[in-house]
Amino acid sequence: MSKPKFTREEALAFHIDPTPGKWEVQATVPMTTQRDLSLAYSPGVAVPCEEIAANPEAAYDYTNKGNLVAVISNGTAVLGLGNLGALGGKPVMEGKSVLFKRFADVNSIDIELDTEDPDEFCKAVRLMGPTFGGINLEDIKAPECFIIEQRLKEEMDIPVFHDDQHGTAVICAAGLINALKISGKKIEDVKIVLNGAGAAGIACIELLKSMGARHENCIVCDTKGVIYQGRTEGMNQWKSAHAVSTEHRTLEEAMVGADVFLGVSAKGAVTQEMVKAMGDNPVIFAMANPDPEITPEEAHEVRVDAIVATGRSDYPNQVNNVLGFPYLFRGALDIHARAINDEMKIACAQALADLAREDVPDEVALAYGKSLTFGRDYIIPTPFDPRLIHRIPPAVARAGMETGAARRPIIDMDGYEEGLKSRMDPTASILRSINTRARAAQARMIFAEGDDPRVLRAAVMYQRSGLGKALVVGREDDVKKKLEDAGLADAVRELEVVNAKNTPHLQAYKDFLYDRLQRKGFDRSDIHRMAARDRHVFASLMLAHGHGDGLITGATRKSAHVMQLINHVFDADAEHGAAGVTALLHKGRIVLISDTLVHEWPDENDLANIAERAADVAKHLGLDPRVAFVSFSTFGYPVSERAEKMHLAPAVLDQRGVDFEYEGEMTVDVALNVQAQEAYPFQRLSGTANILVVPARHSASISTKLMQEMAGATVIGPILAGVEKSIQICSTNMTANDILNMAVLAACKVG
Ligand SMILES: NC(=O)C1=CN([C@@H]2O[C@H](COP(=O)(O)OP(=O)(O)OC[C@H]3O[C@@H](n4cnc5c(N)ncnc54)[C@H](OP(=O)(O)O)[C@@H]3O)[C@@H](O)[C@H]2O)C=CC1
Ligand SMILES: CC(=O)C(=O)O
Ligand SMILES: [Mg+2]
Repeated sequence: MSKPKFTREEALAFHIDPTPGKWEVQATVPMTTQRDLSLAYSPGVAVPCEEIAANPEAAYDYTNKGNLVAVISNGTAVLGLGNLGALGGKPVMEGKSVLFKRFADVNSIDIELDTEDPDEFCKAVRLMGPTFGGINLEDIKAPECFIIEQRLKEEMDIPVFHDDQHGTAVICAAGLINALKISGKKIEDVKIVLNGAGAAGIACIELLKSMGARHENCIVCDTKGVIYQGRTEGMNQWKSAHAVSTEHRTLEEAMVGADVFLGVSAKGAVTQEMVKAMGDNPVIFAMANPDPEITPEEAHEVRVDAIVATGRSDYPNQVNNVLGFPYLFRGALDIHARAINDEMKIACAQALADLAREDVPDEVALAYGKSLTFGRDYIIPTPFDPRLIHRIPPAVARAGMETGAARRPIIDMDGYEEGLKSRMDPTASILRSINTRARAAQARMIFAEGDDPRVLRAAVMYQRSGLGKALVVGREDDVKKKLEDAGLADAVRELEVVNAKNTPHLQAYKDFLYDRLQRKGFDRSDIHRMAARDRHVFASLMLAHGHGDGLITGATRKSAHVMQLINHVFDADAEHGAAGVTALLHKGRIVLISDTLVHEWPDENDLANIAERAADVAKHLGLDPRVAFVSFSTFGYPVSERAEKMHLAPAVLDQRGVDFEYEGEMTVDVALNVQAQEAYPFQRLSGTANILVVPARHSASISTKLMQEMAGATVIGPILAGVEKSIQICSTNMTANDILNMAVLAACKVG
């Protein structure tokens, strides 16, 4: 599996752009008018305040408490990096908050408490209890974490959950259920060695013992070696509970003949010799972050029969609490739980293990760019599996309801599962799937404008992200200097710089161009000038000759000008059915607008072509196309000469017999709003439109730019569709990241 390569600089840049940190707060109610103000704030706000004071349960209805979780840490055990202090751990806690939102639509806020004193810590958390629907404790070192969690659970009436203990234990249990199925062993029989007797370790071993692992079969180690009966050094009551009577004193001795190794300790704690000494089909969960106790490569080198998991996302089998805490809290919040109890945790582990044994749907395989089948390299679902959100929380909620943890049980479980499906932002999975397909394609991408630092940065990112090879058109010395100025001196040797001087193909390019243009008023010297000196033409010629798989250009010149140059080499024009499609991503919706690039004033036949091109793009993005021909009139009213072509375009598609939904003409609100559609019961769209075919280039430009500027929509494109080769035209205001996105689209041939 390819590893993401990123530099420290890139990791820092990720945390700075577009604004420092990883999340922000947004309002869910309008705050525009005097009336809004008097309802949201004084005097209107008094009403819910009084309701809640009289009935605290009403807080779940009138405030965001019911979907708000605090991620709280003091930074004393930040991943496996040690005690970095409260502030030092903030990026991890912000990250956990973002994961809550991304994977389970739980609103979350990180809180870093500057204290190592459990009393102070508990007091602070307890006092802020009314704000939240749940408390996720994170990266607090043992043994203080045990005291803190226990006390807060007793004192608070909302779920308090130490993720490093129970989140890890749940995922470890899920993985182990399946790993043992593969190795053909039973939990009651296996010899387990646990390295790390802190938060994660103690919780893992306790959960496994409650699931049948035998005390005498489990050896626990820490920095002082084996925890044996009678040991006094570095002990505490939580470790003592797992001390066994044994002659072994070191991890090395304990590993001889072991069936299972669980590591929640530190980087490199396990050697190949230790792995060699384990029993047959050994299970190795090296879960320390960010670097495991032993890497899968090292383990497999000495034991091909090993089933290996790590906590990282760049190896198969990611045993990481990210698979647990979002869904455990989702289920707990949805029943207004008082606590997350053991039954809920075990239900979560079982549901995860079951899911990994099911057939993986195509969409997941597509998103990962490979088939996933239950086995040594797939013992646990992948974090981006879209089934997790509607499979795990119901299992947790059901267990909570059965064990009395629910304040408000869910009556309609089927409805709940359906609601969970629609809860997630579909745009995220679309973007992810495009990325994975691009990675699988390994396209050689031609970046035509190698004199632009943003383009160079995008080219470097393209190559370093493992998407494929970046070919940069430019002068070697200029590219080198600009990379150095951009702090990317080390990328100089990585990129292939191509130009008219160093290509052996210039003559072939010129002959090709002359053939195309000789009857269009171009002579040999015009052709030489264009092929050798114009980077857009040169790059297009490279693409036309198969010296690259895709082309990215347009970041430095107006798109109309770039299109004109490209058309010397390709037939990327209206006449040949090309069209520009722009994807707008906003508030979990994705809508394509077309034509944003090629047709100036299309007639009804052109509009039908545009609809077909846009529908192709939609299918490539994994959407079922629903086209609306939009105008200022709806189904013939008000009558206007200008709207007529929009009225006629659907009839053109009727004649063509296309395989997607379309309707029109209609106003944008009818296209995008189901209620507005109800006024036209005869209309044929089965839901809101996801493709808007607009009357002309100006309306396309106005609507996309308005959405971008006013609503803050993410704009991808225009995607050039309907051209034989994969070409994407950037716009001049794009950032390096936007340009990279265009390259990703070009790589997976979305157009
Ligand atoms: N994959 C996942 O989902 C998760 C992974 N983890 C990882 O687990 C590790 C521990 O986290 P956590 O339990 O929260 O931390 P704690 O600080 O609570 O516990 C760390 C434990 O590891 C032991 N330890 C440290 N270094 C070694 C070593 N070289 N050999 C043997 N034992 C060692 C410590 O021993 P002693 O008691 O003697 O000091 C202590 O018992 C981290 O790397 C963390 O990233 C944690 C949570 C989730
Ligand atoms: C994953 C996690 O929570 C940790 O490594 O601490
Ligand atoms: Mg953690």
